[in-house]
Amino acid sequence: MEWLYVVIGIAVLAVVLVGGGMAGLFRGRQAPPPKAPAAPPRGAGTDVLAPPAEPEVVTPEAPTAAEAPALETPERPASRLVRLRQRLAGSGTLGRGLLGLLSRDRLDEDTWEAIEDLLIGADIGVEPTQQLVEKLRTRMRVEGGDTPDAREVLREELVALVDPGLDRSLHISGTEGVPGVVLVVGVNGTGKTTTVGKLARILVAENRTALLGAADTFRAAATEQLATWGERVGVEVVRGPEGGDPASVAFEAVKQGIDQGVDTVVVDTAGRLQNKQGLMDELGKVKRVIEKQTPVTEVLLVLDATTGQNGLIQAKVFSEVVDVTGIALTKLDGSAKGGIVVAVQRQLGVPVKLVGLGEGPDDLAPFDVGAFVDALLS
Ligand SMILES: Nc1nc2c(ncn2[C@@H]2O[C@H](COP(=O)(O)OP(=O)(O)OP(=O)(O)O)[C@@H](O)[C@H]2O)c(=O)[nH]1
Repeated sequence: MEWLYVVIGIAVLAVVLVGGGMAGLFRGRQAPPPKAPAAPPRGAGTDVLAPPAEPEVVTPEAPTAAEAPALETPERPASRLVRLRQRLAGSGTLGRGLLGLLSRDRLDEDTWEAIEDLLIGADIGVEPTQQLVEKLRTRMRVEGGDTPDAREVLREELVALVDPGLDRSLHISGTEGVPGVVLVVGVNGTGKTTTVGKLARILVAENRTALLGAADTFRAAATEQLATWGERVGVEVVRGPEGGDPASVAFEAVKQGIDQGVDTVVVDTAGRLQNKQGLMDELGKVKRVIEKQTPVTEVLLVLDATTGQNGLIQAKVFSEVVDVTGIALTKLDGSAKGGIVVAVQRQLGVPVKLVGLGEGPDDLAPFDVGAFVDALLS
């Protein structure tokens, strides 16, 4: 019997040892136990079953007032010509010279000749000079012992010559809620882009909303220049690619102007076309595409006062290509040729509406005949 107890003991021991080994084997094949979830980051939600978050869309905050570039407040146009009258100092030599000659005791032929020379030298033009001298001769004759006041006579005759009767208002308004469109044309380098920028400031000073079209795609810097002008007074600039189609930029600018409901769209153009046909094709197209949407209310021709008769001949080509309605005469500061105002109006048959009297941002003034003649005579 004893041997039976020994056999049973051995069998029980064998079962215990083999069972433990098998269990160890299965354990080795099982998936490793799941790791304990990582502790949530501090401050995060505790719902670890929540789906992963969508990528965050970061909307940049609008710049605060402190960060935004301060917009400039342009000078009201009414005060500009008075402020800038000293800039006509060069032209003042004309007024003062005439006054000195006319005030002589004896107005002999030599004196009248000197008066004529002075007027021609100031670019007034031959015909207007002869007309003015004729009138002055008649009025300065001593009648009944009264000596006419030379300054008064000269002022009246110069005002008449510059023609106060012309409509010098800028047509910057459209009809029925559609913007007015100002198309700015002229030979390159006359100050077109600068004038568009300065005009934007005049519009802002008059509490009008405006949009600029940089259709001078010929010169990349012109677009940049215009963008800077616009930024300073919060006026948007529509631009196209360098060398792109100016007409498409003009079209887009006017379209956006209509969509945004602005008061005025001002379109800058390039003036670098070598022949009249090319110029006619380009400007004609620009005007046509704008007018598919709304009429151009003002075609402003920019003319450099320092270029005299040559500039006038070039400007005439533009007036033959587009129907010019007004002239912006730039660089009248530093020019002793104020008489160009008379010549340009006579030869082109359109009034001077704006005068540029310096490189400062508000050195563009609405032209006023009385203030201009007073500046000449001061
Ligand atoms: N002194 C003076 N300078 C002016 C006046 N108007 C414009 N200018 C200057 O004339 C230069 C030419 O002006 P822009 O506006 O670039 O001329 P632009 O006609 O647009 O020239 P392009 O783009 O090359 O066709 C710039 O240096 C202006 O500052 C003015 O009334 N007086």
